[in-house]
Amino acid sequence: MRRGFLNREHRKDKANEETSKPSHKWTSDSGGTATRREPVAVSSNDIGITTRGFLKKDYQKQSNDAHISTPVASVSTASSSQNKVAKVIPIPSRPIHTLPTPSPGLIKTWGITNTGSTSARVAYFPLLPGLGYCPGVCLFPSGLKEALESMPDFPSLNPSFMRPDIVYEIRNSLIPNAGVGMFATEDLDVGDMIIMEYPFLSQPQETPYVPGPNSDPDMFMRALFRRLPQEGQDIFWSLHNCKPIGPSSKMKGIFDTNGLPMDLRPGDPVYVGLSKNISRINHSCVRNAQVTWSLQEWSWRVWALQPIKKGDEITISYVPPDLPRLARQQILRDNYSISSCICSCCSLPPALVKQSDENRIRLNHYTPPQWYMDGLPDIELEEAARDLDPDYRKLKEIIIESTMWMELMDQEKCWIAPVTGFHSQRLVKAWSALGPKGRSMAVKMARRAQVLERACLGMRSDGGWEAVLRDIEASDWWDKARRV
Ligand SMILES: C[S@@+](CC[C@H](N)C(=O)[O-])C[C@H]1O[C@@H](n2cnc3c(N)ncnc32)[C@H](O)[C@@H]1O
Repeated sequence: MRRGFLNREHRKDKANEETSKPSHKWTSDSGGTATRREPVAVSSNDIGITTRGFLKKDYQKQSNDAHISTPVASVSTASSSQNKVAKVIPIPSRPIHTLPTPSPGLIKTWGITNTGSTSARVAYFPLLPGLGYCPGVCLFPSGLKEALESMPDFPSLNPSFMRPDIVYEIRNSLIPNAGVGMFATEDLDVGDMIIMEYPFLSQPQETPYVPGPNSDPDMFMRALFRRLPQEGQDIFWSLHNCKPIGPSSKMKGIFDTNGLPMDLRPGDPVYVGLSKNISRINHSCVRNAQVTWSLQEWSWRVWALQPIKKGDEITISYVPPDLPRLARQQILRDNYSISSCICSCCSLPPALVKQSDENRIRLNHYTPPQWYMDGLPDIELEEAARDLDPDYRKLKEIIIESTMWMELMDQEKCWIAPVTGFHSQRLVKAWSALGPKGRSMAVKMARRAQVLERACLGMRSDGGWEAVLRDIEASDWWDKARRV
């Protein structure tokens, strides 16, 4: 039996609010309707590349079939940048190496390491203003706390990426047998921050344990728990436990059901933490939100990945979303006791599930080129821009290919960070390279790249997109296809 949950206010005013607005279209999945939505239209542009509706075609034929118009006679030579003080704004090319979305599905069961050592300590995290309800407690192997504290200004908040108002409530979910969930209390746009929250209890995914007749596998967690203020202990026990009591203690069950990953520094142990409200977000394979972790702020943020209407349930994915349905359902069953997901993707008729599985497998198998992952420049695009073919054929081919990947992710509502990063950045560059003819698409893609990157990465800064959007004619790729 799940407990009802009252949402308490724990926000404070902030100096600045995030201003960026999204350009990206997604539709909410809440309510579990089984309708298939059409791919989002991406194109309509000045140079006649028609990219809409790729997904209705056979993938094998896409690059041949996609309509490329007859030659563009000439591209306007007038560039507004010519009258400006020369200032080149780089289009962001930051490679995105890993799937950055923390989701509980990525967490395996909280394990126990037989290290023979029980050396660990509990650290208190002071409550940063506006972030929570009680100081957080965290278990650290010796040395790690000191290492984190030696980071400049750790922990500290970035006031530009906070929101003072509460735009969600916790109430009974409409998903059958899902307990409570988080719901939007106002309309949210793609890229809007929904909530920022602090782990009130965190520890390594694996804690040391010396097996023995009287030893207690939950020893560390109990020690941690005892140090929680009463309010934190009450929140802990109110969280859902999807694990059968018996092999697993209730404490461990709650931790495994609700834990969210926290990336510390490379090489540090995998950490998992509990939060009061984010731990209430239910799963959907076509999620409308994404969780990111900020080590510097010792907090998670949740971002809207689709437009979310007031009253919609906010959902995240507990599983890597680019798996086929059966694999997703298996993880949901094993880790979260979710016997069957009824999201709009899992409830499709069999033929469409097959198509969706193929799309997701395709995304799963795709990796952006190694040079991108290594942070090297896009020579291929440079060469295409430099090509003297009056039809810009090479550039158009790149645009068509990248648009196809973006459309595929739109159709599945399944954004994979490196794929999204690579193709959205590439599209901004390629359209910009076409100068005035590509301007409207370059701006559209830059807005979209900004929003998606922020939602995928939880960036503490704009990452450079705002500057590009303010003055795209001053970007390093502007009109490249004509100039060189
Ligand atoms: C992290 S908790 C989410 C909050 C939880 N609904 C509650 O009442 O506190 C995860 C648990 O919520 C339930 N749940 C989440 N998403 C679900 C879904 N799509 N279908 C069915 N149950 C779901 C499952 O019991 C799962 O083990």
